[in-house]
This record gives sequence, C-alpha cells and structure tokens, in this order.
Amino acid sequence: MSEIATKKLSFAYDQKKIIDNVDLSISDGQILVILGPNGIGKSTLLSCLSGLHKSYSGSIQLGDQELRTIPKKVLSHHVALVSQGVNVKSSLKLTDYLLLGRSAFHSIFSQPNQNDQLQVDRVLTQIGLEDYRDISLQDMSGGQKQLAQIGRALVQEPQLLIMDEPTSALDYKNQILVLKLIKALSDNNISIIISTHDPNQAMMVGDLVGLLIDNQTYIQGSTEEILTEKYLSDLYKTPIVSTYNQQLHRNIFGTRMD
Ligand SMILES: Nc1ncnc2c1ncn2[C@@H]1O[C@H](COP(=O)(O)OP(=O)(O)OP(=O)(O)O)[C@@H](O)[C@H]1O
Repeated sequence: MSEIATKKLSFAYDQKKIIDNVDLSISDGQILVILGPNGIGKSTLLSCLSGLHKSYSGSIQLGDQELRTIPKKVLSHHVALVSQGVNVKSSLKLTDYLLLGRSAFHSIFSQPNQNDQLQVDRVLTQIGLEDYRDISLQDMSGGQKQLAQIGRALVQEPQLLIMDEPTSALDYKNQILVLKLIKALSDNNISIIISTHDPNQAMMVGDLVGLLIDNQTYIQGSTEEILTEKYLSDLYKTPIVSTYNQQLHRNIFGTRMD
C-alpha cells in the first residue's frame, strides 16, 4: 500500500474550502514534492492524505482501498506522517518517544520487544542522534526535535511516508542527511510525499512535483516539466530565476530583492 491517488479531492474547514478538486497520484517508490505559497493548503492536503482529515469529498485510494474506510491501526502500518513544525512537547526521553512509532505493532498492554529496540537503534543512527538517546524531547533543540519527529515516523516502517516541511528547522548538513534518507527510502520502494518551500530540494529529490496554485488549482508533473522559472514565478508571485550550476550539476533557483 504505497500507491496513493486522489480523484476530485476537496476539503473544507467549516464552510471554508481549502482543497478543491485535486487529482494527485504517486506510484511505488516515487518521491512527490509539493510546493505552494503560505496558507494555500499544503498541510491540509497532507493531513487528508495521511488519514487525519476524514471529512473530505472525492476519493483517496490507498492501494485499492478508500482511505477513510481503513481502520486507524491498519493505516498506521502503512502510512506515517511527519507533521509541520518543531513544537512537539514531550517529557519522554528520545528512545521512548521513538518507541511510540512502534505502537501500531502492539496492543496497549504489550511491552516493546527486541525488534522494536533494534528499530529504534537503527533510526537513532540514521538521524544522527545516538548521543541523545536518553535526553528528554523538551531539552532538545528545534532541529533535534524535527529529526526526532522524522525518526518516529521511520520507526513505524511505513510504505508511504508523508512529510510536511521536514527540513524547515535543519542546517545544511542535516537537510542533506534527511534528503539522502528520503532517497534511500524511495530506493527501497517506499513512496514519499513532502512539502517544502525550497524548489532546490524538489530538484534534488523529486521524481514528481505538485504545485498548489491560486484558487486551489493543483498541477502535477515530472520535476523537469514543473520546475520552470515561469511556473515558480507564477506560483510565488515573485520572480524566480534558475541557473545551471556546473559544480552541483543541476539548476538552482533563487529570487531577487528588487
Ligand atoms: N484547523 C483549521 N481550522 C480552520 N482553518 C484552518 C485550519 N488549519 C488551517 N486552516 C486554514 O487553511 C488554510 C490552509 O492552511 P495550511 O496550513 O494547509 O496551508 P499551508 O499551505 O500548509 O501553509 P504554510 O506554507 O504557511 O505552512 C489557511 O488559510 C489556514 O488559515
């Protein structure tokens, strides 16, 4: 269950329509990067795709099942969400926080087993926080908390990983660490959907790019098709220029102050 597709997906908070007629799809092991201006509905869309918002109209097919019909526990075996922001408040130490990601594998009365501990150790190494295993979340920095949130989703061993601005609090080194993790997961046939405000990240990891535009129009295509100066300048309503960088072997995107 790593393929997800929406048809005419719409969602409103009370009467306020945020997502309107979105047709989106992603196949096994693909990386879809969603871009869009502040407040356009990226987080709302990701919440719908992860099963948090069930009162959507239209359809969301996960594998061959309608998402809202899948029981929560079953869903958490397949889909993990890394929410936006770093305001996770928890007095749990990091290893116990990560173990929460294993809860779908157990009843509420069962204790974590050796495999759970192995998963946590593996993920601690992946996110580079081995030295923080006994530190409480509330004593960690913003970037460390963001890595911890990503770690908790990885511990869940999802087939579809949905990440809302997963590198927003990270320095360059950790941004690359997370982008490499995303690539490695996709190489293992895990599908990934991320939102970001950085088209350069979309260029680095995206197989597909989706743009949430004015009036909640959604367009999706290959990275090459969508990451153009025209599309991005229209999207952000500010000039975006792209230049080929010889050292990086790719286009980089930037904007002007004038
Ligand atoms: N719980 C809520 N109740 C009512 N309106 C909401 C709620 N959450 C978000 N909104 C509204 O929905 C719209 C889309 O918000 P959303 O967080 O999905 O945007 P976004 O594209 O992720 O923005 P950003 O890039 O700033 O994170 C905004 O106008 C926001 O005010």
